[in-house]
Amino acid sequence: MSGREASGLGGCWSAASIWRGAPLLSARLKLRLLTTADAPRLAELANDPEVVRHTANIPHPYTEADALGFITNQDNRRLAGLGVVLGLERSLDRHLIGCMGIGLDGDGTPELGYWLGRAYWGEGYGTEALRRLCRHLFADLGYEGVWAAVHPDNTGSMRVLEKVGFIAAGRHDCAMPARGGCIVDSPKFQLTAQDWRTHHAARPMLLVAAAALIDADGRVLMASRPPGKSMSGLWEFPGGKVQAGETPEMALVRELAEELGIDVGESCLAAMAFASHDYDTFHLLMPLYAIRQWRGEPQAREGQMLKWVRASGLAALPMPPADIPLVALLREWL
Ligand SMILES: Nc1nc2c([nH]c(=O)n2[C@@H]2O[C@H](COP(=O)(O)OP(=O)(O)OP(=O)(O)O)[C@@H](O)[C@H]2O)c(=O)[nH]1
Repeated sequence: MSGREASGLGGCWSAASIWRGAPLLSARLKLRLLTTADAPRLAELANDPEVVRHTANIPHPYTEADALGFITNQDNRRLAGLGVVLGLERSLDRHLIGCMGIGLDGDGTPELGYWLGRAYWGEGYGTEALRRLCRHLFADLGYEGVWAAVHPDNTGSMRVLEKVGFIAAGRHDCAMPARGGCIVDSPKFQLTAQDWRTHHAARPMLLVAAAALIDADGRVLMASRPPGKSMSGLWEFPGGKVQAGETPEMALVRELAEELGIDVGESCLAAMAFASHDYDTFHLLMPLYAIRQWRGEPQAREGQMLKWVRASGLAALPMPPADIPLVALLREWL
């Protein structure tokens, strides 16, 4: 009997599922179920003619009562196995910025739908959320394909689908109950599990060495990712990519000198933990070293902000998703 059969408990063997309410984390977003507490924010975002003009079911104007009805209805559909809608929450400020979901009303192949508040267009959030959702649909839930029909004027949405690897797959007559009941002949796009696997398998592995610098008061130094970089504003451990010919230790000593202006001896690095995290465009392998001795005062040399944080304050900091499991391990060292 294998360990899996012997346990009989599911546990880590059963993939988290959006159908059961598990959230999905991407680099900058948390894709999570909506609750009735989201109704005011949802109404604020969706009560915008520019946002809803290409959607089939969102009326204009759109009120808080509409949002409450939508959230309750979607929860019932999820419990009935008909579809799941996820709110897109930005990790940096925990603001809801839009919605993305699937419906199984047709032949059982998930149909995709999404929209973003206007203030969040053009920043790659739709692509990021869609990549994360597709990975869940194929890698965790075992669907064989997913499709979407897009209003012919909605070029932004078509671009998002194409960036994630969807390809044109004919036309679809879209009923638009909230747009006067018209039927719109719309381009249809699809992505198969096989195409997604090929695409996903080609992503690079990135080796990054990172440091938990711990001071005499048991605080750890966190750095904010500078504006203009990926995941900007999130708090991370100082460090960086291991370059060709370097060991992780050499890379970290170099990075700490460049980023913080401090001098660390390789013998002062204590391997503490590692993150192995599947971002949608690369796989991150990141050893984390505890460091209690260094020369010099850390300075922000690359436009980042620095902050010494106590164990109790770490969990509240918005971090890249790869770092979240490291926080619990780090607390043992502080
Ligand atoms: N240094 C560091 N990088 C992290 C952490 N967590 C995490 O996901 N990363 C990711 O690992 C990569 C670090 O590479 P880097 O620090 O040399 O690269 P970079 O800022 O120039 O990033 P970029 O190439 O994404 O703009 C980034 O993609 C970053 O998002 C962390 O705690 N520390």
